[in-house]
Amino acid sequence: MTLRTRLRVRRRWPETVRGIFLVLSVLPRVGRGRTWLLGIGVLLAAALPIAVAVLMGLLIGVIPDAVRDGMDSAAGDRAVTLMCVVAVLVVLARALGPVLTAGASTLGRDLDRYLQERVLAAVGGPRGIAHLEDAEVQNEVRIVRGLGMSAQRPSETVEALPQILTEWLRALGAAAVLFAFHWWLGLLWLVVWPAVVYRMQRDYVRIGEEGYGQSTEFRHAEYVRDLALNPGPAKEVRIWGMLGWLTDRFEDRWRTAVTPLRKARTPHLSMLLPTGALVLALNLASYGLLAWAAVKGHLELEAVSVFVMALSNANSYAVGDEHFSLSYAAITVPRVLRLEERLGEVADDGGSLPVPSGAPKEGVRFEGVRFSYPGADREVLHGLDLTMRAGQSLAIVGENGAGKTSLVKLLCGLYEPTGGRITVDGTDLAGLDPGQWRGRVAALFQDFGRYHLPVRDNIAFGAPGRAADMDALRAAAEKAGILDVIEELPEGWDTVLSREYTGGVDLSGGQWQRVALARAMFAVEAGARVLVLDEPTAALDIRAEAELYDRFLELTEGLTTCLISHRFSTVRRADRIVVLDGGRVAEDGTHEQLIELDGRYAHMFNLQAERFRAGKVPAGEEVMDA
Ligand SMILES: Nc1ncnc2c1ncn2[C@@H]1O[C@H](COP(=O)(O)OP(=O)(O)OP(=O)(O)O)[C@@H](O)[C@H]1O
Repeated sequence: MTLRTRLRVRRRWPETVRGIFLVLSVLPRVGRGRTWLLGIGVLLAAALPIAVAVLMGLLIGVIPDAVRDGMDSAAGDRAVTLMCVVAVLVVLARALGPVLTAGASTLGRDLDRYLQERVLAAVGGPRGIAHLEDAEVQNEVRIVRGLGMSAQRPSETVEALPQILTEWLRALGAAAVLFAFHWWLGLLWLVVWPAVVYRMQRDYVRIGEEGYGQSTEFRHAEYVRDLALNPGPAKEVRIWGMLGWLTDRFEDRWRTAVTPLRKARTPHLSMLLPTGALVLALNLASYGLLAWAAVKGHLELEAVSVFVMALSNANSYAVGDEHFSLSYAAITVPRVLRLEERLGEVADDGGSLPVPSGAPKEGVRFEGVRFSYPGADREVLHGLDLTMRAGQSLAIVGENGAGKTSLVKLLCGLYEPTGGRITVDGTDLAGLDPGQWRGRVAALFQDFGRYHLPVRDNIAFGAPGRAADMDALRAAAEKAGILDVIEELPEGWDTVLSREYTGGVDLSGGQWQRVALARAMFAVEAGARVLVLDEPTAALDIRAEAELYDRFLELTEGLTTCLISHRFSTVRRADRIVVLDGGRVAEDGTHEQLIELDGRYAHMFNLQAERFRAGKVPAGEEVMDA
């Protein structure tokens, strides 16, 4: 039975029990041998004090005979043996404590890591990125993002487990010993304390759930706080004097989030008082009965001693922080697995057909494609028909918000059409293996990633499997016009692209864009056949843009290229141009054909050309455009 199935099977179980059960199910995957050792250690730690109690009783019973007959007698021998065994067991019990704590602590840390890896795998599972824009998934992701942090550590569950289990087993064992005194008293001890502890545990879980219920508020608070903390938005935060506003907003959101938590944490006197009274009454009755039996001579001295120790052990349930730690198991672990299950269902939707080598050989077709973003009412594409011929470059133009970037996101498989289909050489893209298709597409998006990692990694991410291929990395950097800059960096290819790290450097906006282009070019070196360039020159200076477009044909040679740009000097170099309007293709043709058509494209082109002629743009662009 898989863990997921077990999760479903146990769904009807109380939250606390289910959480602990799940932690115990997961632990062997983290470290089978260590889990077994921990289990044996817990059993030993529970059994040793009970054994000591019984042996002490026997010792007390034998001492009068030993005193009377002398230490050389059989009774004397027995007393010495018992004393030695008790001494060894006491030392063992003391030594076992720190060993268990250390073992549980390392196993717990490994559990934190293991769960985080499962979350990473789950979030990376679905073929697209729609799930990452789902507010509910983000709420869950925020919770699991805290895994391993000081505030949220399932490892604390594992650290607490040996102590709690030991205490439980010891208390249950002691209650079993009390059966020998009065069976009904033993039964009462077996039932009352566990019921009390379980009730407390339910409260802890309720408080934890209340906290996680505030995920959206906490996310807002953290977002606003990070705006003030991160260097990215720091410029605008200073220039607009936003700090006061951010602090006020952070405080407001934080208060909104924690107020219900504070209320939930207030102990319920209605629960505490009867619980305390019940435990007190049980203790008074038990000790009273024992004293009565001893005074009346119904029990031998050794039996009284054993029962007194048993009563003391039967009270040994921890009611401190360890039990609060258990709620981490009850709350976080099921959430991780639920997130995994939820995203696993999305991930299962992907196709499995291999992408033929060299594809696309004929082209990629959008056939009546409709698309709206998850949760959005408005449709971005309304039955779009478009053919991208293999080996050709296609430029897409249109007004802001026309749907150009959305179209290429569909092409990259980051979202799925809500209607119609996209085919690659006639095969539905939805049926193709998503991993293989991604390997066939290289993309430079407007909002490309700026990774605070060595420049080598920043480029190698285009094809991580070929990260060691230095020749291909250099060739990609050369094509993107960034090789000289990289070779002059203080640590060369190993220079971290962030001043937040010692020895790191930051690049200019245009240099960053070239690094991102190099990443796409590296993917091409590794076998990508479709190249998406979404505003690839937005951050480049005039000379750099001119250089890049002089090499456009060389860069895109043999590739199926999709270029989005608002710069018509750039667009006109494409083999074909389409104008997107109202979620459909409004015009389609070469630059010359569209100028002749005298439609939208011609209008937009002439508008920009007039601005050049009127000198409303820097002189260099005019030169470039000529
Ligand atoms: N992740 C998203 N979730 C919901 N709506 C989105 C998302 N991304 C874009 N949109 C919406 O989809 C529409 C088309 O956006 P898109 O980015 O495709 O336009 P575009 O033609 O590339 O615009 P621009 O020229 O400004 O880059 C816009 O109305 C935008 O608000």
